[in-house]
Amino acid sequence: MSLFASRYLAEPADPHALAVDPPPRPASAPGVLFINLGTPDEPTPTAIRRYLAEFLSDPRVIEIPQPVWQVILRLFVLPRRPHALAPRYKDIWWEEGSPLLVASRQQAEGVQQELARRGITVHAELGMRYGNPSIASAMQALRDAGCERILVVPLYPQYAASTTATAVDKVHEYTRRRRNQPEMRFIKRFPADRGYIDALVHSIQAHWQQHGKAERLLLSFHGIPRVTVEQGDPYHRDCMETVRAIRQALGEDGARVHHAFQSRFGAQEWLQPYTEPTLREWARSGVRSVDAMCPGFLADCLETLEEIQVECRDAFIEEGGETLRYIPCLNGDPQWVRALADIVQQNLWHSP
Ligand SMILES: C=CC1=C(C)c2cc3[nH]c(cc4nc(cc5[nH]c(cc1n2)c(C)c5CCC(=O)O)C(CCC(=O)O)=C4C)c(C)c3C=C
Ligand SMILES: [Fe+2]
Ligand SMILES: [Fe+2]
Repeated sequence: MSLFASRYLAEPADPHALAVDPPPRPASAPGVLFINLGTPDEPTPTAIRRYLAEFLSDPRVIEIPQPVWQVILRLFVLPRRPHALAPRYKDIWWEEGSPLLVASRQQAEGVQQELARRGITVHAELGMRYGNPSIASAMQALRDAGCERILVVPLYPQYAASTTATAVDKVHEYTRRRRNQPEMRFIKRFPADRGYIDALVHSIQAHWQQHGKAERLLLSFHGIPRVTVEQGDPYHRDCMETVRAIRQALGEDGARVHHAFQSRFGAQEWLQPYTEPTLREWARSGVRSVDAMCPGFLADCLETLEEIQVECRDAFIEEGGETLRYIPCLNGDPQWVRALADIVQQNLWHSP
């Protein structure tokens, strides 16, 4: 390595870089970078430990001072949690891999194909905030494809610092190392987007047609620590916008809609009401049937297929409830893929 090796990443060679009268630049398709949270490579303790170590070392996710938290993480969390999670991940694993990865990929590929049908060429890539494929590898693929403009689409309808902001930070970490930076746009949130809400409502109605309507429809969102909302995270407000939009779109059946927050982690207070205690209380007070959906997750994952479909259902039945039917995430739903393509199209550059 030369003493003067560049601290910046190598750029694709431009044969006309020094030409006095260069030919016009070749047209380049915009890049679209879809980002989701990430998931272990395999449902094994080793792969889960690697994933959790990266995820839970993110100061956007755990805001306890790092020196203290790293001791707790390495002494108490990482030696135990991966073993407890491995059988649960095995239970939800699809033949093609982790549901979160498989469904996110279907969305990224589906949008590229849908836009192609509309005569719009884009280069879509998927990057995961933690694990693989990494955001850096996806950004590199967009660089290698010659994308001069990149639209970043975090696959979170509701903004949270622990999901959206950390994804944006990671993209900047990559572009900071580039000499020839692309032009960038970022989608921040879309909690009440018409196409998103219509796709959710269509899936609720299809479920009701097949199984009938339960007494209540529970919309369960991933929680975050309450203090982070008090400090300015707009996540709760975004979740409530989604709840209101679904309720309105359901008309009379909107009266069945309730919301709660799941997946509490650690000892702090999180957003309330909590999903599992809510279901237990409903069962004890005589509610017999519930439909449950997780509108904040665009792809099924451990938090939906295990926590809601299995654990929360068991808790509801244990307390005397009769049926809890889980309505799957939008995943590769063609109506949703078209709606996501609309979101992308509306945010693309209009001039070449
Ligand atoms: C959809 C939005 C999500 C928010 C907001 C969120 C915040 C958040 N999560 C944790 C801790 C964990 N989350 C875990 C899994 C997980 N979380 C999301 C999404 C959001 N998290 C998804 C899609 C997944 C599933 C990944 C999969 O592989 O299927 C986990 C790992 C599982 C476990 O150990 O229980 C943890 C831990 C915190 C602390 C947090 C906000 C501060
Ligand atoms: Fe989470
Ligand atoms: Fe969880």
